[in-house]
Amino acid sequence: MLRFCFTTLCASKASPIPLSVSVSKAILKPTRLLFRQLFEKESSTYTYLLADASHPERPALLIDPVDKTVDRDVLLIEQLGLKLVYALNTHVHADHVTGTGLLKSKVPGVKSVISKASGATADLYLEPGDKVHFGDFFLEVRATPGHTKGCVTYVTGDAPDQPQPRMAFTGDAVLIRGCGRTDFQGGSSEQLYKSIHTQICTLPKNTLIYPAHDYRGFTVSTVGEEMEHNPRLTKDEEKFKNIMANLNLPYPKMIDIAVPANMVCGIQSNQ
Ligand SMILES: N[C@@H](CCC(=O)N[C@@H](CSS)C(=O)NCC(=O)O)C(=O)O
Ligand SMILES: [Fe+2]
Repeated sequence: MLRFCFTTLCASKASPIPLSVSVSKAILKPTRLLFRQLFEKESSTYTYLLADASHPERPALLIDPVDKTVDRDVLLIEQLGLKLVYALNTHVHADHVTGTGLLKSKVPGVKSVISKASGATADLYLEPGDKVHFGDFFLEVRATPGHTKGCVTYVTGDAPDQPQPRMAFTGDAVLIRGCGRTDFQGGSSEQLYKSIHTQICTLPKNTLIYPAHDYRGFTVSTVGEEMEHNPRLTKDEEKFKNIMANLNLPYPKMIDIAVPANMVCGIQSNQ
């Protein structure tokens, strides 16, 4: 299992912290997760900013930045006095160009990050079980293929000094009261059903769900709420596959531009 540290990338196993140390650390040093949910209206995409605001270097990461809103995000990061370390994608998006390449050109030292299974080019490649550290916090990587073959969900750490409730950044695997389509980019309704039920529904019910898109004005849900009210998650596998086979959605307008660009994290070549 790889452990990604915010200053250096160390490919070592995370050493287990004795419970007593973790607990006393949590009591003595209240770590502060800075969190912002940002929106890009043309593609209805959410970008998430997370940072350890208690750490002297205030390390930060962005999940699913969009090229069109990179300047807004960079300004916000500057205003909040944060040091952007990672620009992560949940998957190779089909409806907008990722901002990770532009961020690399505008903010020195930023590393682009995507799953190895995506097949895309980036600075760092993630595999299931990897941890992305920023200050005292970390995100765990869960493989949630089905919308695309390389989709991952990033979940805040499962440890006493990590934020509670946990937060799951589900990309397009689970949307609020919906889920990602499965009709292109190596999509598979069978795989998505399995991903959702084994990797997301097994999280604590109070885990907050933050998707990559919303088309109806929702901002956040929970695992428990989606298991009860999401019309696709409440169905058995056969019914789910039938729903997904009959969505009849038009292809995203930008698919022919976005997918090739996102396979190289936006504009990767000269950075
Ligand atoms: N209208 C948008 C594209 C809408 C779309 O297809 N959304 C995707 C996620 S972006 S790959 C999806 O999975 N939707 C599922 C659903 O049930 O709506 C555009 O043309 O950009
Ligand atoms: Fe997508």
